[in-house]
Amino acid sequence: MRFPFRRRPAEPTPVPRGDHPHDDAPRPDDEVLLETVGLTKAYAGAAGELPVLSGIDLTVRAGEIVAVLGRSGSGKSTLLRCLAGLIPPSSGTVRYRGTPLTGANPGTALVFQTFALLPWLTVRQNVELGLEARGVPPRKRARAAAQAIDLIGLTGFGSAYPKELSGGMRQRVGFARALVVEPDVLMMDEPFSALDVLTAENLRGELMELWDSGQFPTRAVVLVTHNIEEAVLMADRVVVLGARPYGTIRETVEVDLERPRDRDSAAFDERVDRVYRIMTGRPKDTRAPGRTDQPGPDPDRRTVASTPLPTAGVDGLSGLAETIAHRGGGCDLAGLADELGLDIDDLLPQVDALDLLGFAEVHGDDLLLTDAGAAYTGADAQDSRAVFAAAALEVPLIKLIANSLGDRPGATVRTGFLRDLLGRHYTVEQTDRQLETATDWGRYAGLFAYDADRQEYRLDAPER
Ligand SMILES: Nc1ncnc2c1ncn2[C@@H]1O[C@H](COP(=O)(O)OP(=O)(O)OP(=O)(O)O)[C@@H](O)[C@H]1O
Repeated sequence: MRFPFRRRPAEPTPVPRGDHPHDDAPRPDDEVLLETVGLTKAYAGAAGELPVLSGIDLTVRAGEIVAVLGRSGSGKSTLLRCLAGLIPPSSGTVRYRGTPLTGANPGTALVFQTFALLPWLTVRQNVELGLEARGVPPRKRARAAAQAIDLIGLTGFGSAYPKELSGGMRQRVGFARALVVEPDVLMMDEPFSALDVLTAENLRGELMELWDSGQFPTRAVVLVTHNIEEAVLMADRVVVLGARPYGTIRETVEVDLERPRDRDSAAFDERVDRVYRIMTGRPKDTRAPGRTDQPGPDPDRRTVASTPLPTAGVDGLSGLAETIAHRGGGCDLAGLADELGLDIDDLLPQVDALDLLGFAEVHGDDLLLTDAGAAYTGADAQDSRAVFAAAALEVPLIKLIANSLGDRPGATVRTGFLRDLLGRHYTVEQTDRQLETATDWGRYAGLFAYDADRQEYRLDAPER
């Protein structure tokens, strides 16, 4: 079956920045469309409000694509929902064309990761939905929907139902439905991450062609993603959110490369590496103890609040440690992710885990095994568990559980106690994930056992 995809030119002609088709439109830095000032957002946690975003000052101007990049849980979607006016900030302001939002933002439309189509409506009806909600009369609606359907490569599919379409075609409907209202700012929340690699690549390429040719019926785009290459490929600016202790703008990287961008160029690689470095950099108080090469990491300052456990099981972190050991004790992070075909979200929790345990360190773009990491990977099964146990006992949450149990047979620590404690600093979901990791690490290290029925940690394995 042949889909009516627009063909990409065989030899794309680079568009020098000064001659960009968008130069006809207001140029970046001319017209501010969206603006947040001191935006903070908190959600209810077990022990009161927990900040997820703090002090976000962000400006989106006409003519630009802004990527918001960050690890899972850093608050990217929350920021997008605040910009779209779907949720109110806890404090600070969101403005659209200078006016503070009091409800849904009239200048934005959203494309979601999971296409969110209504299965009982045809493609055309799904696309018309947004216009219907805005009170556009039927004839005008039909005309606009037909145009959006053509623009996005869905010609001939107007009367199809979503279930007849592939994932890629469904997401085209998602785009058509958002673009049909010609929003000032198109907001995309990981729009390609539910698609297979080739489909995502194709759709991304077509959208960028439309943008570069000036046919894209929006004036700016905000793209939420955790894919660094995608951000560097598409965006004029990459805003990197840090997640500790809550989402703040860690750094913004300008991507001043000609379009269409050449992924194989040294300049592209340089931007990707720079963003990798920002993503893998960490606040000093979360580093492993015992470091002498860098100032700051005072082991006494590591607390449960400042040292969240990453979502990384022993199998994964050991696998990464072995992989570095096989490469001579060090490897380039970006290259490794590429080689293993991993997304940043797949790799970084394991990197964090090795760092937290003192088994590896990030230096610039490189991940290097420490002496403790080499001892861990080099030892036999029994000894490596002992090395792991010693390192894990330096991690505050593990230490807390182990110390609470002491060496008294029959002693228990209830997860409720830990949930209360963690709930003062983390959301319920973050707390759950940390307890899962603590259980995995503690069990492997032989430090404690976990009784899931009673929801308690104990020194010995539960009796059945
Ligand atoms: N409605 C909510 N109520 C309580 N907590 C929430 C709510 N929505 C999100 N959170 C929490 O806020 C944090 C940030 O979530 P958000 O979805 O904004 O992050 P994200 O960076 O988009 O993550 P991901 O990449 O995994 O989608 C997470 O810890 C999440 O559990």
